[in-house]
Amino acid sequence: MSTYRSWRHVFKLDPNKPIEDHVLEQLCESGTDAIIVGGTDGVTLDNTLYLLSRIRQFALDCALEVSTLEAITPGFDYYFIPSVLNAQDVTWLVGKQHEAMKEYGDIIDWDIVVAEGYCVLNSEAKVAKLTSAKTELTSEDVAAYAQLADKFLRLPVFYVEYSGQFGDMDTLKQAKRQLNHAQLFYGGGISTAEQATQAANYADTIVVGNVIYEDVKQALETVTAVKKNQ
Ligand SMILES: CC(C)=CCC/C(C)=C/CC/C(C)=C/CC/C(C)=C/CC/C(C)=C/CC/C(C)=C/CC/C(C)=C/COP(=O)(O)OP(=O)(O)O
Ligand SMILES: O=P(O)(O)OC[C@@H](O)CO
Ligand SMILES: [Mg+2]
Repeated sequence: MSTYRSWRHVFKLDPNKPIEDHVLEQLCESGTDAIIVGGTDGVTLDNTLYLLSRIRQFALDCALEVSTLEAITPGFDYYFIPSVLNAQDVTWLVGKQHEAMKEYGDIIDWDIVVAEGYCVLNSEAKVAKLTSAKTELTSEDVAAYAQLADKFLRLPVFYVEYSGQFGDMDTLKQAKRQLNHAQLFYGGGISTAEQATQAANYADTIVVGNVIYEDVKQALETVTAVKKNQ
């Protein structure tokens, strides 16, 4: 297992979406650093276990990004726990996490749990609607969330999330400037090599999701784009 801190490119696979064996093989053998398993809705223990068992045929890191308590299962290298910093519904800031502490607090292996401070910026994304995220933010607002995550909360990961839409690269750049310790994840609408290169210019780790299900060839090109500059 490599440390997640070295990841430059990851694919995010949604347990709620079917994926053919040959596509999964191409993704896992593409040279990407890891697979994150996660989605906003329709994630169950069954579809999570099914996807995990298929990914485990390949030798790469695999993390579960927890969006529901029912889908937590042993067997992942890491457990990423989102907290939506700009959620207006506190359930998604600390509510679910508090519930989880009551259930799992005493048995958690903290070495493989990674807290992510999300800043959700596409108002049309499912995650924005679910969490009632305040998405009308300036780049200064986002930079302040980055500072909050890095300096005040000391979170290991700050995640600029534009799920479904390619975001504003200047906003990403401003966020990066505030981070001394936190790893900057960027995800949202990366569907070309050029977009992958742009986002990887500022983000430590880029996350490629939906394009996998729309055009796998383009998804694979995002790996080459990031890896060729390493
Ligand atoms: C037994 C064992 C192995 C124990 C391990 C211990 C462990 C890991 C315990 C859990 C600890 C803990 C604190 C858990 C928290 C649980 C929880 C439910 C937290 C809430 C997380 C949260 C804020 C979810 C909101 C949604 C969200 C941010 C999801 C992230 C993924 C995301 C944005 C995906 C993109 O969405 P997608 O579905 O792809 O959207 P589209 O379809 O529109 O593309
Ligand atoms: O699905 P896309 O838009 O690529 O976004 C990736 C990821 O940030 C979603 O949580
Ligand atoms: Mg998605």
